[in-house]
Amino acid sequence: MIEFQHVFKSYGRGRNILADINFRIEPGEFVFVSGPSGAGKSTLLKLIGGLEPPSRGAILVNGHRSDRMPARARPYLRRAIGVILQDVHLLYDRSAIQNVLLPLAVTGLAPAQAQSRARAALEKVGLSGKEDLNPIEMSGGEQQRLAIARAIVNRPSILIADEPTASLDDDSARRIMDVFRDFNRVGVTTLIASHDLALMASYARRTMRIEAGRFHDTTGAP
Ligand SMILES: Nc1ncnc2c1ncn2[C@@H]1O[C@H](COP(=O)(O)OP(=O)(O)OP(=O)(O)O)[C@@H](O)[C@H]1O
Repeated sequence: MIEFQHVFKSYGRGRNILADINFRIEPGEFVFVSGPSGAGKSTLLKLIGGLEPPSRGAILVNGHRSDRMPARARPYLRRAIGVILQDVHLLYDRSAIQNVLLPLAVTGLAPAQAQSRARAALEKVGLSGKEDLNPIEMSGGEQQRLAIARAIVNRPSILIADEPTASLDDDSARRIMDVFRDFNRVGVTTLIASHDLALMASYARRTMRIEAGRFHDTTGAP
């Protein structure tokens, strides 16, 4: 569950990028965040992922106030939400599986368990057999899938992705979207920001559109 209550966001003393945003996303929804460049889509996802604080208002994730979470509760938020940013931030001096193992380092899992979780995450995104490749040796679509594997290895209940299909050809973009759809089918709440209206229309049932400071929430929610 994700809930925004009268959320405002500006950077520094700048204008409000988001003003008085209110919505609630139920577990298991698939939501598409759309809007022109610079409208605030990435900002919205960063607020949900706890990567940016709101300037005003309340943000609840699974019933917890994420904007007021004490430092000791932050790991809870990190595990609850898998975040895939526009720049995938992979480490190019490590293998694919080492990239996926990173988020598990703080969980205290035994090394053998961590390995098997990481392998399972790579399998889910169709990268079995590529564990030992360096990300640099992978295609753009494979790197996106690797970033998804790293985001899901902690078994989050919410996945948020910023333009995950940008710069991919149609086939690779569909393959990425199918990965998200499969997670969504097993109950993972999924939010994707994208410019690609046609692609999103065939996956998402609910669209949040941000345009010229206005917020439109079109719910065809399940
Ligand atoms: N860290 C920051 N500091 C100052 N301004 C920022 C920061 N991040 C974003 N902005 C500004 O906030 C506005 C919204 O940016 P945001 O990245 O959320 O838009 P977007 O809809 O995701 O755009 P795009 O589709 O181009 O990625 C822009 O005017 C941007 O310049």
